[in-house]
Amino acid sequence: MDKVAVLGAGSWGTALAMVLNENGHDVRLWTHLKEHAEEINTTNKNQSYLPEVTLPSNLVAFNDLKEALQNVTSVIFVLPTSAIRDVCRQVAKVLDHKVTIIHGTKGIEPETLKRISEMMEEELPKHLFDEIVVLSGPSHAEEVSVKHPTTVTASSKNIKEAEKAQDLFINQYFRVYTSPDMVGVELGGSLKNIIALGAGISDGLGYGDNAKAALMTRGLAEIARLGTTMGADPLTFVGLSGIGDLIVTCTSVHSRNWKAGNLLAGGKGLNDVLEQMGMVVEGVRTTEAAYHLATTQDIEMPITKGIYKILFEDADPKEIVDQLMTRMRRHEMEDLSAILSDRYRT
Ligand SMILES: NC(=O)C1=CN([C@@H]2O[C@H](COP(=O)(O)OP(=O)(O)OC[C@H]3O[C@@H](n4cnc5c(N)ncnc54)[C@H](O)[C@@H]3O)[C@@H](O)[C@H]2O)C=CC1
Ligand SMILES: O=C(CO)COP(=O)(O)O
Repeated sequence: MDKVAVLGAGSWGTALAMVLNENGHDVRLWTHLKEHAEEINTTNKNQSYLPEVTLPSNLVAFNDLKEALQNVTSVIFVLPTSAIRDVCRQVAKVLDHKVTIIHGTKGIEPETLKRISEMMEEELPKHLFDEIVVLSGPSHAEEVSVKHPTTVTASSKNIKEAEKAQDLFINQYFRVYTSPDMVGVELGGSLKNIIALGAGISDGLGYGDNAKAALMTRGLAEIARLGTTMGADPLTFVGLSGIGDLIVTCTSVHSRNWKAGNLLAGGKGLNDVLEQMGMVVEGVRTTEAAYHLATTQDIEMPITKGIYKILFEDADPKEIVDQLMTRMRRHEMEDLSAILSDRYRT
């Protein structure tokens, strides 16, 4: 049995804490809000983020970070991208021993265009960890928390660290694979959120399954083009953290990104949509980051650029779809095989 801290008591942090609790670990679920910790400890409920679920009574929430981190062997960061740097700085001040560091966050920082593990490496002193692990894959919190079969991938520059994460989390309903392709696993999980916003928009416009399949397939080609340019193995994008997560996020009723896209297509403004959601919609900031990466690195990403225009330039979603459909004619195989060639490799 390990002593483990989960930082972030939103829907995903809570669901992962439940998996660890099920596996017999001593889990400390940290939230930056005092009243949130009190709610969890007194009611065994996380009403704002996972209202349907009753939490195990031995799953304890903490508001004091130093206390939560005392004697833990692993720390799992499950926060919005926008909170990662701040919480890493707080951890750096109070953590006094080496641990396994794992994160479950899916995003790219728009200001720096960095992945989550790169941000964490900048903020956490090197003596506190070996190599960071990312846990990513098709895994909605609402389903994991009721023990529906789920598969994810753990990846790290040091495969031994990824295997430690696999050992911590794996059980009969939560199957964990490992991969050495940290760049691909982080990017697949982040970039699929852009396409899920698009899927929500497409469904909101009343388009059908053909349109959504097209978005997902051509979206995956964009993800693989950008990912390969950034150093990922193109094969990762046909794995769990690539196409697996793309499928679940574009088609599930649980997806926050799909829901946000759907509301946007209904004519709501971005700020109103985000306020109504009440949970993080990572695809919005990731679209900003991917748009800048595609522009500066001259990578063809027409769907991402279209979604950027809808989100930030008030473009009419239907006009964007018309533009995508009337682009220059292409040879599909030529386009796809370019991803596997040297063209996009750095
Ligand atoms: N919800 C899901 O099913 C899944 C989510 N993820 C990823 O996990 C990450 C977290 O997502 P969710 O749990 O869904 O988010 P959420 O919106 O449900 O919860 C976010 C949590 O972070 C806390 N928080 C926000 N700002 C903070 C700050 N500055 N300092 C400390 N805590 C702060 C909030 O109070 C809340 O407890 C995201 O990157 C998301 O893409 C990944 C897989 C599944
Ligand atoms: O990453 C997820 C599922 O794997 C969660 O996606 P949403 O943030 O769109 O709900």
